[in-house]
Amino acid sequence: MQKKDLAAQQQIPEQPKVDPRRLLVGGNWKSNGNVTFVREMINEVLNRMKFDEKKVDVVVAPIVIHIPSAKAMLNTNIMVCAQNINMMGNGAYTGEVSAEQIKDFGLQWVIIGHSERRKLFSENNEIVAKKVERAQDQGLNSIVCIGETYEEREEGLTKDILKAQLDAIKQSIRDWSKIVIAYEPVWAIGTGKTASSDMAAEVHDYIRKWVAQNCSELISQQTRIIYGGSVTEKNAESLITQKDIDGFLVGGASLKQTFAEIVDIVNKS
Ligand SMILES: O=C[C@H](O)COP(=O)(O)O
Repeated sequence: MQKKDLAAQQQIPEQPKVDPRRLLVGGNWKSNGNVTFVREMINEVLNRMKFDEKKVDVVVAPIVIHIPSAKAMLNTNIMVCAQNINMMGNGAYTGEVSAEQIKDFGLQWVIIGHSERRKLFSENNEIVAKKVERAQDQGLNSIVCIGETYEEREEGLTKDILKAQLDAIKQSIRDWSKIVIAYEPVWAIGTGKTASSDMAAEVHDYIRKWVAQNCSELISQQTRIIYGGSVTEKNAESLITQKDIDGFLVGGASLKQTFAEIVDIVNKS
Protein backbone atom coordinates (compact mmCIF):
# COMPACT_ATOMS: atom_id res chain seq x y z
CA MET A 1 0.00 0.00 0.00
CA GLN A 2 1.28 3.46 -0.85
CA LYS A 3 2.22 5.78 2.03
CA LYS A 4 -0.45 8.29 0.99
CA ASP A 5 -3.22 5.64 1.09
CA LEU A 6 -1.94 4.30 4.40
CA ALA A 7 -2.00 7.81 5.91
CA ALA A 8 -5.54 8.37 4.64
CA GLN A 9 -6.68 5.01 6.01
CA GLN A 10 -5.11 5.65 9.41
CA GLN A 11 -6.24 9.28 9.39
CA ILE A 12 -2.76 10.51 10.26
CA PRO A 13 -3.07 14.29 10.71
CA GLU A 14 -0.83 16.40 8.49
CA GLN A 15 2.15 17.80 10.37
CA PRO A 16 1.74 21.57 10.78
CA LYS A 17 4.34 23.45 8.76
CA VAL A 18 6.69 25.42 10.97
CA ASP A 19 7.83 28.79 9.74
CA PRO A 20 11.64 28.51 9.55
CA ARG A 21 11.83 32.21 10.37
CA ARG A 22 9.47 32.16 13.32
CA LEU A 23 10.46 34.65 15.98
CA LEU A 24 12.85 33.74 18.78
CA VAL A 25 13.35 35.21 22.22
CA GLY A 26 16.29 33.95 24.23
CA GLY A 27 16.96 34.73 27.85
CA ASN A 28 20.67 34.52 28.59
CA TRP A 29 21.00 34.36 32.36
CA LYS A 30 24.80 34.47 32.09
CA SER A 31 26.54 33.64 35.38
CA ASN A 32 23.66 34.93 37.50
CA GLY A 33 21.29 33.45 40.02
CA ASN A 34 21.09 30.58 42.46
CA VAL A 35 18.77 27.64 43.04
CA THR A 36 16.06 29.86 44.52
CA PHE A 37 16.23 32.30 41.60
CA VAL A 38 15.81 29.48 39.09
CA ARG A 39 12.78 28.08 40.90
CA GLU A 40 11.09 31.45 41.38
CA MET A 41 11.83 32.78 37.91
CA ILE A 42 10.46 29.64 36.30
CA ASN A 43 7.39 29.21 38.48
CA GLU A 44 6.44 32.86 38.86
CA VAL A 45 7.43 34.29 35.48
CA LEU A 46 8.31 31.84 32.73
CA ASN A 47 5.65 29.20 33.28
CA ARG A 48 2.96 31.90 33.45
CA MET A 49 3.83 33.38 30.05
CA LYS A 50 1.35 32.90 27.24
CA PHE A 51 2.58 32.97 23.67
CA ASP A 52 1.87 31.28 20.37
CA GLU A 53 4.56 28.64 20.12
CA LYS A 54 4.07 28.32 16.37
CA LYS A 55 5.01 31.98 16.07
CA VAL A 56 7.66 32.38 18.78
CA ASP A 57 10.40 30.11 20.09
CA VAL A 58 11.39 30.90 23.67
CA VAL A 59 14.65 29.59 25.10
CA VAL A 60 16.42 30.27 28.40
CA ALA A 61 20.08 29.71 29.14
CA PRO A 62 20.93 29.02 32.80
CA ILE A 63 24.42 28.17 34.07
CA VAL A 64 25.28 24.56 33.46
CA ILE A 65 24.55 23.23 36.99
CA HIS A 66 21.08 24.81 36.89
CA ILE A 67 20.21 23.21 33.56
CA PRO A 68 18.75 19.93 34.95
CA SER A 69 16.36 21.62 37.39
CA ALA A 70 15.37 24.26 34.84
CA LYS A 71 14.62 21.57 32.28
CA ALA A 72 12.55 19.62 34.78
CA MET A 73 10.56 22.64 35.97
CA LEU A 74 9.90 24.51 32.72
CA ASN A 75 6.71 24.16 30.74
CA THR A 76 7.33 22.16 27.60
CA ASN A 77 6.94 25.18 25.30
CA ILE A 78 10.08 26.82 26.72
CA MET A 79 13.40 25.29 25.76
CA VAL A 80 16.63 25.21 27.73
CA CYS A 81 19.79 26.42 26.06
CA ALA A 82 23.44 25.92 27.04
CA GLN A 83 25.58 29.05 27.27
CA ASN A 84 28.66 27.41 25.81
CA ILE A 85 30.24 24.19 24.55
CA ASN A 86 33.87 23.25 24.20
CA MET A 87 35.61 22.91 20.86
CA MET A 88 37.17 19.51 21.52
CA GLY A 89 34.42 17.04 22.37
CA ASN A 90 34.58 14.56 25.25
CA GLY A 91 37.89 13.89 26.96
CA ALA A 92 40.43 15.14 29.48
CA TYR A 93 39.29 18.77 29.43
CA THR A 94 38.63 19.66 33.08
CA GLY A 95 35.70 21.97 33.58
CA GLU A 96 34.46 21.77 29.99
CA VAL A 97 31.13 20.56 28.59
CA SER A 98 30.91 19.10 25.10
CA ALA A 99 28.25 19.38 22.43
CA GLU A 100 27.81 15.59 22.71
CA GLN A 101 26.98 15.94 26.43
CA ILE A 102 24.55 18.77 25.80
CA LYS A 103 22.77 16.68 23.20
CA ASP A 104 22.91 13.55 25.38
CA PHE A 105 21.16 15.45 28.16
CA GLY A 106 18.35 16.27 25.76
CA LEU A 107 19.06 19.91 24.98
CA GLN A 108 18.73 21.26 21.47
CA TRP A 109 20.16 24.75 21.87
CA VAL A 110 23.49 26.39 22.57
CA ILE A 111 24.85 29.94 22.50
CA ILE A 112 28.22 30.20 20.74
CA GLY A 113 30.67 33.10 20.49
CA HIS A 114 29.06 35.47 22.97
CA SER A 115 31.16 38.64 23.19
CA GLU A 116 31.83 37.99 26.87
CA ARG A 117 33.44 34.69 25.93
CA ARG A 118 35.31 36.32 23.06
CA LYS A 119 36.64 39.06 25.32
CA LEU A 120 37.06 37.42 28.74
CA PHE A 121 37.95 33.89 27.61
CA SER A 122 39.92 34.76 24.47
CA GLU A 123 37.59 33.03 22.04
CA ASN A 124 38.66 34.16 18.60
CA ASN A 125 36.88 33.59 15.30
CA GLU A 126 38.72 30.31 14.77
CA ILE A 127 37.58 28.90 18.14
CA VAL A 128 34.02 30.06 17.50
CA ALA A 129 34.10 28.32 14.12
CA LYS A 130 35.24 25.05 15.72
CA LYS A 131 32.45 25.25 18.28
CA VAL A 132 29.89 25.86 15.55
CA GLU A 133 31.23 22.76 13.78
CA ARG A 134 30.85 20.71 16.98
CA ALA A 135 27.27 21.91 17.43
CA GLN A 136 26.48 21.10 13.80
CA ASP A 137 27.96 17.62 14.20
CA GLN A 138 25.51 17.00 17.05
CA GLY A 139 22.54 18.63 15.31
CA LEU A 140 22.26 21.35 17.96
CA ASN A 141 20.64 24.70 17.21
CA SER A 142 23.29 27.38 17.66
CA ILE A 143 22.72 31.01 18.51
CA VAL A 144 25.94 32.42 17.10
CA CYS A 145 26.80 35.88 18.43
CA ILE A 146 28.61 38.49 16.39
CA GLY A 147 29.11 42.21 16.91
CA GLU A 148 31.50 45.11 16.94
CA THR A 149 33.03 47.05 19.83
CA TYR A 150 32.47 50.76 20.38
CA GLU A 151 35.92 51.61 18.99
CA GLU A 152 35.34 49.49 15.90
CA ARG A 153 32.04 51.27 15.23
CA GLU A 154 33.64 54.68 15.76
CA GLU A 155 36.33 53.78 13.25
CA GLY A 156 33.70 52.74 10.70
CA LEU A 157 34.73 49.08 10.89
CA THR A 158 31.38 47.55 11.88
CA LYS A 159 30.73 45.73 8.60
CA ASP A 160 34.34 44.57 8.26
CA ILE A 161 34.22 43.04 11.74
CA LEU A 162 30.89 41.34 11.09
CA LYS A 163 32.11 40.06 7.73
CA ALA A 164 35.22 38.54 9.34
CA GLN A 165 33.09 36.89 12.04
CA LEU A 166 30.64 35.52 9.47
CA ASP A 167 33.36 34.42 7.03
CA ALA A 168 34.99 32.47 9.88
CA ILE A 169 31.92 30.32 10.61
CA LYS A 170 30.87 29.80 6.99
CA GLN A 171 32.86 26.60 6.45
CA SER A 172 31.56 25.13 9.71
CA ILE A 173 27.91 25.32 8.71
CA ARG A 174 26.34 22.45 6.81
CA ASP A 175 22.80 22.95 8.05
CA TRP A 176 21.68 26.57 8.12
CA SER A 177 18.29 25.61 9.57
CA LYS A 178 20.16 25.04 12.86
CA ILE A 179 21.78 28.48 12.89
CA VAL A 180 20.46 31.69 14.43
CA ILE A 181 22.69 34.74 14.09
CA ALA A 182 22.57 37.10 17.08
CA TYR A 183 23.78 40.60 16.29
CA GLU A 184 25.00 41.96 19.60
CA PRO A 185 26.93 45.22 19.39
CA VAL A 186 29.40 44.88 22.25
CA TRP A 187 28.92 48.52 23.29
CA ALA A 188 25.20 47.86 23.85
CA ILE A 189 25.56 44.82 26.10
CA GLY A 190 24.65 45.52 29.70
CA THR A 191 25.22 49.24 29.20
CA GLY A 192 21.67 50.50 28.75
CA LYS A 193 22.75 51.85 25.33
CA THR A 194 20.64 50.07 22.73
CA ALA A 195 21.32 50.32 19.03
CA SER A 196 18.58 52.51 17.57
CA SER A 197 16.08 50.58 15.50
CA ASP A 198 17.52 52.16 12.33
CA MET A 199 21.05 51.24 13.33
CA ALA A 200 20.07 47.64 14.10
CA ALA A 201 17.97 47.42 10.93
CA GLU A 202 20.92 48.48 8.78
CA VAL A 203 23.20 45.84 10.31
CA HIS A 204 20.58 43.08 10.12
CA ASP A 205 20.07 43.94 6.45
CA TYR A 206 23.83 43.65 5.94
CA ILE A 207 23.94 40.24 7.66
CA ARG A 208 21.01 38.94 5.62
CA LYS A 209 22.68 40.08 2.42
CA TRP A 210 25.88 38.33 3.51
CA VAL A 211 23.91 35.10 3.92
CA ALA A 212 22.29 35.58 0.50
CA GLN A 213 25.64 36.16 -1.17
CA ASN A 214 27.50 33.40 0.64
CA CYS A 215 24.78 30.76 0.81
CA SER A 216 21.62 31.46 -1.14
CA GLU A 217 18.72 33.86 -1.31
CA LEU A 218 16.39 31.16 0.03
CA ILE A 219 18.60 30.42 3.05
CA SER A 220 18.91 34.14 3.75
CA GLN A 221 15.12 34.48 3.82
CA GLN A 222 14.82 31.49 6.17
CA THR A 223 17.59 32.38 8.62
CA ARG A 224 16.72 34.03 11.89
CA ILE A 225 18.79 37.10 12.76
CA ILE A 226 18.09 38.31 16.27
CA TYR A 227 19.27 41.39 18.15
CA GLY A 228 20.86 41.58 21.59
CA GLY A 229 22.10 44.51 23.65
CA SER A 230 20.11 46.22 26.42
CA VAL A 231 16.75 44.99 25.09
CA THR A 232 13.95 45.90 27.48
CA GLU A 233 10.16 46.09 27.43
CA LYS A 234 10.60 49.76 26.46
CA ASN A 235 12.58 49.31 23.24
CA ALA A 236 11.42 45.83 22.19
CA GLU A 237 8.54 47.02 20.02
CA SER A 238 10.50 49.50 17.93
CA LEU A 239 13.16 46.86 17.30
CA ILE A 240 10.93 43.87 16.56
CA THR A 241 8.93 45.78 13.98
CA GLN A 242 12.06 46.09 11.79
CA LYS A 243 11.73 43.66 8.90
CA ASP A 244 15.04 41.90 9.40
CA ILE A 245 14.91 41.56 13.18
CA ASP A 246 13.55 38.12 14.06
CA GLY A 247 13.76 38.27 17.83
CA PHE A 248 16.08 38.99 20.73
CA LEU A 249 18.80 37.62 22.92
CA VAL A 250 18.07 39.24 26.25
CA GLY A 251 20.54 39.48 29.14
CA GLY A 252 19.72 41.66 32.17
CA ALA A 253 16.01 41.94 31.40
CA SER A 254 15.70 38.14 31.24
CA LEU A 255 16.33 37.91 34.98
CA LYS A 256 12.99 39.44 35.91
CA GLN A 257 9.34 39.95 35.01
CA THR A 258 10.36 42.19 32.10
CA PHE A 259 11.28 39.05 30.16
CA ALA A 260 7.60 38.07 30.06
CA GLU A 261 6.74 41.56 28.82
CA ILE A 262 9.32 41.27 26.03
CA VAL A 263 7.97 37.85 25.00
CA ASP A 264 4.47 39.32 24.98
CA ILE A 265 5.55 42.22 22.75
CA VAL A 266 7.23 39.83 20.32
CA ASN A 267 4.21 37.51 20.37
CA LYS A 268 1.89 40.40 19.49
CA SER A 269 4.16 41.89 16.80
O1 LIG B 1 23.21 37.63 25.71
C1 LIG B 1 22.67 38.71 25.91
C2 LIG B 1 23.34 39.93 25.64
O2 LIG B 1 24.65 39.92 26.08
C3 LIG B 1 22.59 41.17 26.03
O3 LIG B 1 22.73 41.43 27.39
P1 LIG B 1 21.92 42.69 27.99
O4 LIG B 1 20.49 42.51 27.57
O5 LIG B 1 22.11 42.62 29.47
O6 LIG B 1 22.52 43.91 27.37
